[in-house]
Amino acid sequence: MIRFDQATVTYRGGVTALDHVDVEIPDGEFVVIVGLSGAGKSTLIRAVNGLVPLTSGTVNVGDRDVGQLTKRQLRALRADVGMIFQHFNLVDRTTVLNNVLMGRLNRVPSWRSMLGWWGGDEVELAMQSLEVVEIVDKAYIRAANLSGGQQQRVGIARALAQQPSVLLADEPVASLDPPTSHSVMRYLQKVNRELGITTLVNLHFLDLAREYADRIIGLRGGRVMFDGPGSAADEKVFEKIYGRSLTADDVLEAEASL
Ligand SMILES: Nc1ncnc2c1ncn2[C@@H]1O[C@H](COP(=O)(O)OP(=O)(O)OP(=O)(O)O)[C@@H](O)[C@H]1O
Repeated sequence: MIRFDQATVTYRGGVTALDHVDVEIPDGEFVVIVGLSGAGKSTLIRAVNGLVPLTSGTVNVGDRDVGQLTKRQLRALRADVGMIFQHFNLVDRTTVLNNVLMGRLNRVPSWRSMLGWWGGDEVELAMQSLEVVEIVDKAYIRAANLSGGQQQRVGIARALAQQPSVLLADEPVASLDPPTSHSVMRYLQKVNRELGITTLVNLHFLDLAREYADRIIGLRGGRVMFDGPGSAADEKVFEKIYGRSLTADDVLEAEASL
């Protein structure tokens, strides 16, 4: 379970990005976080793996109080929490397989990975991760030669190779076109359902959030404005989260209605 208890983050310069947030996320849940730009979505998910320290309050991942961990314990936590990024963050000049193996860096001795001595088990695990996102056939292709959607699937496979118990995805479809965005969301959902990995996704588009989330958390000015099932998040709820009426920019399909 992930638990935020009165979690507050005030950045240097005085912006309060999280304001006394209380949230409990049980194991295995698929949670989508929505809110306007600057609402605190990235701050919330980055607090889970200690990338952003809290100013006050606590965040716990299982029995670990993230703010109290030693450097070594923080490394162990980050090995257990996979991340997926908007811009994929792959190494373009190397193969898909090598990119996925990088997900193992926290799990194998560093001298071995530096020499590129990956054991058969590691390669097998990386291949299995590529299989989950149905892209094994690209294993020996340079990452630069893949489309955006394929690169994001490799990003998911790299996170899976960590064998995480939690996945954090920070705007994973913001650089993709609508059909590809749906495809990536479906893979994230598959990973959550089939492997039982607790998944937190930041999304800009409300129709995507409703379609894929078990639960939506709506942030505004660092505060939780809504926390409930995707099906309960109607237009009125979104207006409360956004503080204004919806526009075409808030949905993936311009013509889609909520
Ligand atoms: N390192 C930082 N230093 C100072 N202020 C920051 C920092 N990171 C974020 N902020 C501010 O904190 C607030 C919340 O930012 P955050 O990135 O969490 O929001 P967000 O909802 O993810 O927005 P976006 O969708 O634009 O990424 C914003 O006002 C932002 O400018």
